[in-house]
Amino acid sequence: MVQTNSRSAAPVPALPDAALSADGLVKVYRGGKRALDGISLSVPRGSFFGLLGPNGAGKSTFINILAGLVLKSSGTVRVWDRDLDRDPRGAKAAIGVVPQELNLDAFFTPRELLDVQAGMYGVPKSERRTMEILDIVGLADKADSYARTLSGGMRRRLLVAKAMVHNPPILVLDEPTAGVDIELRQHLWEAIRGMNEQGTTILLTTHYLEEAEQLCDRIAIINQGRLAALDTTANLLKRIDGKALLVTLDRDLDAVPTALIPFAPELRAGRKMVIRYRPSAVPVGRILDAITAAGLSIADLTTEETDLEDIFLQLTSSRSA
Ligand SMILES: Nc1ncnc2c1ncn2[C@@H]1O[C@H](COP(=O)(O)OP(=O)(O)OP(=O)(O)O)[C@@H](O)[C@H]1O
Repeated sequence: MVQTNSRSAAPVPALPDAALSADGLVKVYRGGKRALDGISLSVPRGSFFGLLGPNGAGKSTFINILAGLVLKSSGTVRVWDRDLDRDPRGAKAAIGVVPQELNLDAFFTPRELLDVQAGMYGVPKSERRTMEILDIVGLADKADSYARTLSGGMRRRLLVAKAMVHNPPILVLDEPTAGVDIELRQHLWEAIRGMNEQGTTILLTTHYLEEAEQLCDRIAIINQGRLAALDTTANLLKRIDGKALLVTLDRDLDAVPTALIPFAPELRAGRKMVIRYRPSAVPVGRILDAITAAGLSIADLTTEETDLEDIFLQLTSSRSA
């Protein structure tokens, strides 16, 4: 699709609505492992998109196909509106991939590494933004230190910088914070959030569900090579109609009182009882009345909302697989 710029009348390519899209994507590895079993999804331009799933779900396979590191078996992939089969170079130019492993040449400095990478992507010297990029990831003061002297978190940020040298509109991060301590994780996220605010589409896989819940505006959950859920983070969190009521009682219980059996409470040490319920079906007042009817007094009471972890477990447990 081409729009016309009214002032210069030069054609300006319209920005795609979807930064990335996959349709019926299948990957069968040699030996027969079906790592992706027909994934169709679309990552809106400008989004902060989380790709979640248990170990072996197919996340890295998906990302590596996008990055041109693994060949798909069938299906189509479009990166920034470029078909991966018809225009692999165009697709590659639109994407920056931060790999899982810290594969940096220890005897280069960050400045040298970015220059080499820019050369590989054919970025002319006049258009290189080496120092600007190092500044974005908070490594400007380390521009001339050898990579081997950098901490794990700094190396991770250097990999992000490396993925940005050709100024791709899409940044893909595979488990970027694995093994990075909390403070450095915060630094990394600040840098990536900043890039997203400037318009870069972010696709990330992470094992930290809390991190995904805080950062991502959309989430896809894959399980055994199939899409188990795809929605905005807010909708996903709304999806499970479930709460837990944590009650501390005034005395110990050996058995669940008859009046409470319909609510299937779980008795815990310390006079605690947990009742899981669906707010749309069971008003909390009915549970409290039943507790009183059982002759019990409540010493303390809290409720817990569902979080992404509950949803993830429900969608990826062996029962639903
Ligand atoms: N090169 C390969 N040859 C054969 N099987 C493979 C290969 N790479 C991955 N697999 C298998 O494909 C499945 C998906 O693996 P993949 O690495 O994509 O999952 P993942 O979701 O990224 O898992 P993790 O979180 O553990 O990295 C797994 O069963 C894995 O063992």
